Amino acid sequence: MSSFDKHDLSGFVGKHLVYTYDNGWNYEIYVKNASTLDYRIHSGIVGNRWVKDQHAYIVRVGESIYKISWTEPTGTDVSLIVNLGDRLFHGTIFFPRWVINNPEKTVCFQNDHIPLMESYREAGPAYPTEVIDEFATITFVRDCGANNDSVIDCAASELPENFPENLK
Ligand SMILES: C=Cc1ccc(O)c(OC)c1
Repeated sequence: MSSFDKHDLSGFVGKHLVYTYDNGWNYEIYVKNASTLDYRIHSGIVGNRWVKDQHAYIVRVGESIYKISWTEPTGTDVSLIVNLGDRLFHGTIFFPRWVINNPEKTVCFQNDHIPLMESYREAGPAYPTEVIDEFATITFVRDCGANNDSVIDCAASELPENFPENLK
């Protein structure tokens, strides 16, 4: 028995979040609709990578707690918990070995290079997987509505110096 409707994602779809992992990595996500996200990586081993229209599994697991999971063309698997009420976030990233060995190969606007990423995934090595399991602090949240392609439309390196304050 729960007091919320687990099928109601209306409190989550459209959210634009910036967050910093406890290991210092800075990430940004836009929940585009109930099964799609856009994201941009500001820093970390794959800083400046950005992706639009990643298919994802998004579920509500608490009054204001959501879980997002997906697998990428690179073979990287990700599962995130977004706790909006506490501005708390937890991410688990499962990196194939080839990404850890050569992270720069994935730093691009991935949508322009999907077959290349799939060829890297196929070439491997996949194993041993590197698991990154980290808490993060949500530093910025706003509502942008669903299916808004202007939220994430360039690399982090192309953003104004005062991002994300310039959005307020
Ligand atoms: C590997 C992609 C990846 C990893 C962690 C994240 O928080 C994320 O958010 C959009 C994306």
